[in-house]
Amino acid sequence: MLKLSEAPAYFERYKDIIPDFERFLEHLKEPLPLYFRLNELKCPEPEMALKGLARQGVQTEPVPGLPQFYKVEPRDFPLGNTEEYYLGYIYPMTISSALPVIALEPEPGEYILDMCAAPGSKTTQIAQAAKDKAVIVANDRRLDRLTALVANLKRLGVASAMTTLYRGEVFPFGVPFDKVLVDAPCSGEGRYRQGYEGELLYQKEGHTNLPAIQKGLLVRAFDLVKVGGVVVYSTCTFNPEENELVVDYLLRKRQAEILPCEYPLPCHPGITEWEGKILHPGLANAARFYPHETQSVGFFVAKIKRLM
Ligand SMILES: C[S@@+](CC[C@H](N)C(=O)[O-])C[C@H]1O[C@@H](n2cnc3c(N)ncnc32)[C@H](O)[C@@H]1O
Repeated sequence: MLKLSEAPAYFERYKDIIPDFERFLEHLKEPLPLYFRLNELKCPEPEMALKGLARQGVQTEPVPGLPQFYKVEPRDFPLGNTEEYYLGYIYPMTISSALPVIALEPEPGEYILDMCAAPGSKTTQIAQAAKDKAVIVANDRRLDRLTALVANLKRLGVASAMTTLYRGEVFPFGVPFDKVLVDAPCSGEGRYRQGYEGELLYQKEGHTNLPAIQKGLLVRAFDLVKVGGVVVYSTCTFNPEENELVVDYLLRKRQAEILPCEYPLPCHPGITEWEGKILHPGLANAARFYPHETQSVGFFVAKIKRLM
């Protein structure tokens, strides 16, 4: 567990890659703003939900560049207790969490695998983007989390998703998917900030080999997507060993390229060198997002095209 006072020492190894490092450290002391995504599958008229929330004293402000997202004041308002939440009109989620699905660009009619899907913020965002007309397989290895995912699909009125319970590394389907999202289990460093102490899952002593798990998931995802299809790999950590080095591993094993992508939040290119190791130059097309620049959680996103 990391105390706030230990953060400067913990994040020191990133001081050359995190821009404006001192401001980053200061920003960790600020609590995370509260946002929600408006779910058009259940709530065709945004005004209906926004007026309902306003009656309960909630101020909402649209997020520029992210059409269905709203910032909420006060930031500690219990959105989960509202009728709007219960009816599936809103899904509380942070704005950087929207980025992997923006990279995925889901379309109606596509076969899409969400390999690490629970509790479903991105599955439900995929369904919404594809107007509930894609075929979505939402997978997770944990039954308790899959239960929450099923409840969220029901609450948000998603009819286009089925759920499966597999370790992603051995996901069995023989049908090639058009797109696969790997929102990988990770050390969660990007979520660290005041009020979230203890949320760092990263085991400095190396009890859990997250990069090994992440490499297994990404390679399997790549083999499940059709030639010309797309895999989006994302994490909420700054750690290059869980980000660029995982994608670098894939690029050396398979015929793939990283596609450039436009995002509505400020970002930086993926790194192409880490601790003396030269990485694939295409990693510059991946994107790094930092909390002090996005007012959100730190994220890494790579959009990968299968070439052969
Ligand atoms: C970052 S969370 C996913 C969040 C989810 N995509 C969302 O937007 O709500 C990572 C998920 O990966 C699942 N997971 C961990 N190891 C896995 C594995 N080997 N195969 C499939 N899922 C796994 C965890 O249970 C967890 O739900």
